[in-house]
Amino acid sequence: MNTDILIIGGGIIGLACAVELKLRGENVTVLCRNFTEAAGHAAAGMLAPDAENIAHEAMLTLSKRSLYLYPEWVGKLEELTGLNTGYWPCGIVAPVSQKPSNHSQSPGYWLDKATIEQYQQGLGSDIVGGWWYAENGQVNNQALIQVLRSAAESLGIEFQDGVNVEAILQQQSQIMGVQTNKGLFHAGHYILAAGAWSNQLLPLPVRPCKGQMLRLRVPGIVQEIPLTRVLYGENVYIVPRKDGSIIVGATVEEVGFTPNNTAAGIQNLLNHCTRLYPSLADYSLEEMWWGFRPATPDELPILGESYCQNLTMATGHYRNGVLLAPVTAKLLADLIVSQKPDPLLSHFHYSRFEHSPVPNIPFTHSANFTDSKANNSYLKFPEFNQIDSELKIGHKVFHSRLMTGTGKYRSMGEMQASINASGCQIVTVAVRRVQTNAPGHEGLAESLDWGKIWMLPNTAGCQTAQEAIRVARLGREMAKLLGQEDNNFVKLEVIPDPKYLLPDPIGTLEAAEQLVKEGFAVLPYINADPILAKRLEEVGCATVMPLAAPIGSGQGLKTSANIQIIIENSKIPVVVDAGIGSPSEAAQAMELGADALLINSAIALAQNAPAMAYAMKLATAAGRMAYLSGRMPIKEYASASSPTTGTITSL
Ligand SMILES: Cc1cc2nc3c(=O)[nH]c(=O)nc-3n(C[C@H](O)[C@H](O)[C@H](O)COP(=O)(O)OP(=O)(O)OC[C@H]3O[C@@H](n4cnc5c(N)ncnc54)[C@H](O)[C@@H]3O)c2cc1C
Ligand SMILES: CC(=O)[C@@H](O)[C@H](O)COP(=O)(O)O
Repeated sequence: MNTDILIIGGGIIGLACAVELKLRGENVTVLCRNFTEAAGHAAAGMLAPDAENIAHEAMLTLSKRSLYLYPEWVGKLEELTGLNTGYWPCGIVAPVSQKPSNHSQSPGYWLDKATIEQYQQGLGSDIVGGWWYAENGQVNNQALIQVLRSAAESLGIEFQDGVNVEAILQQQSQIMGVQTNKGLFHAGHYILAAGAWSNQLLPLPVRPCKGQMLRLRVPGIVQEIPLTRVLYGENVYIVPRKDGSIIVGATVEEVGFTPNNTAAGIQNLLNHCTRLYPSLADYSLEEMWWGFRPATPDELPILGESYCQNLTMATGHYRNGVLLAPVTAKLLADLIVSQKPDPLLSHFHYSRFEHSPVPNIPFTHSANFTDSKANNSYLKFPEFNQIDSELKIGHKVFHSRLMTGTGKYRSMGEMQASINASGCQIVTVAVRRVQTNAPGHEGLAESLDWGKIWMLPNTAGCQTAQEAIRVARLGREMAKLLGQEDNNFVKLEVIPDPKYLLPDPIGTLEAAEQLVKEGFAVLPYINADPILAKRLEEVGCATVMPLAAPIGSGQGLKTSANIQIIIENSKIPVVVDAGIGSPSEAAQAMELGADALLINSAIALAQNAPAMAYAMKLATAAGRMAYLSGRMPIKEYASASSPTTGTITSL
């Protein structure tokens, strides 16, 4: 799909940019993984550059400019949509419980105890005075984000919710496209506005900072809303809306993307807000929620140019993204459409983090799956070998997309060298064979470094569901004994047929259901049957592992049509297992869109097993990269590679 400007992220920032760019004549598409998860819904909507005590000069200028843009900006949006944003320049009172020593530093007006009571009756008894910020105010951010989305839709902006950008494809300082769960998208220009999740796409030092919030309601018997100004306390803020609801926020928690409200978080908010304004204790508690602020190390946003000519940054707005939306949209539209970079942008350039380590946060994709000299330096934008996301199976994340086995090698040394050369991080081990010290498996458990390699115990040799369940439990114990306490993986094989080694679909489903209930991450080996694959996904399997051809046959990708259907429909990783005979077949399976491969015989039985392991590693990576890059369409006729216009004709 082609569009002029493609925006990754449909929160307040992505939408504000989309609307501004569209109004300046650009064709805009917004891709959003999940509209409801945007921090824009979770915020309090304070427009508070003064109350927030912003010390950084450029940030204060940016915030003030945005605040002054607000009335006209929301006016335009309201006119476009006929909807109300709840913009309310109500002023902010910031009560304090200790008198400050120096009044001249503050941008606000000092109110003594008697005066602050006139501004706001009913404050807690420990309040000794406070500041009045007449120019600060609020917007109903939940209304605003909906208004922005309606405005975008009424202007003809394509807003695609449920589209997850999985990788940004880059070539020589140009973004070539984005890989998503709905295919490839291309545009002339791209904007990264993925909020707290930006670090999953590019190695930016943006991390989530969780905030919990709650809503109270003024009792019906109270005639007039008792609060008409935002109260910005020392540990809590109280934001009254015109409809009688009262927003209370917010915790500031460094817990990664841990979801949900907690008893401690809500208790903290309730304690502080009832201390600041005691009558709130009688108000009804209507709702609680949480969100993730996109935080940066210096708490300033990342705006403007990037390392790629056609990628603009609009992320890291931390506590002030609602406030900064209009100015972000304006400055970035000036930059992209009119090529007029505002000098202010230089303070928010990505390069200030050149030497900052990228935060290691839960669910981060470091975008590197090869053994290349991965460098976490922020400036190193992903090159070809770094555009992929990691492979996530169950609770584990892997860089390598090739899994191998341990059987059929001529010696233990050859096996060790091959596993090493394959770069794999997952090795499957037949529990029964190890337990019985079957030929070729003596001392196997001790021969690999299980500190580096994740064991995938398999139930090879089991003919029924019951046997497989029993062996899976043994496998879990085996992994524990080898130091992998949290290893709950099992490669489920239920194979009653000794000639073709084809798995029993009914027994596999039955065993999978039981093992999932027991807390296993189940990776079932199956025939390439799309319906079975779906059923296994529905019962909670961690992957599906359809066969390319019978185990050990080396026949190659015989089941590609069905594997393609499985890939198309699967929400869990699809690992093509068994029958791959050569690197070209491995690449072919990855080009189809498989998430990973399991290859054993083709490596172990090659004349030079370690060299073949290395070839398989390269083929797996090449196939994956080709898949991410988008193959050219096949054409019926030739089409000249060099331009056909401007050729010299003979007179
Ligand atoms: C509790 C709380 C209170 C706050 N209070 C205020 C306040 O009073 N005033 C203020 O100015 N600011 C406030 N903020 C901050 C403000 O909400 C944020 O700075 C702002 O919403 C960030 O906007 P954004 O568009 O960058 O990110 P978000 O609003 O988080 O939107 C990002 C969007 O990108 C999508 N996305 C992410 N990754 C991908 C991907 N790979 N592919 C496709 N889509 C993707 C997400 O699904 C999401 O919808 C608060 C924030 C919180 C959490
Ligand atoms: C080791 C293992 O689990 C094999 O059963 C797997 O199915 C790989 O098959 P190939 O040996 O054909 O690669």
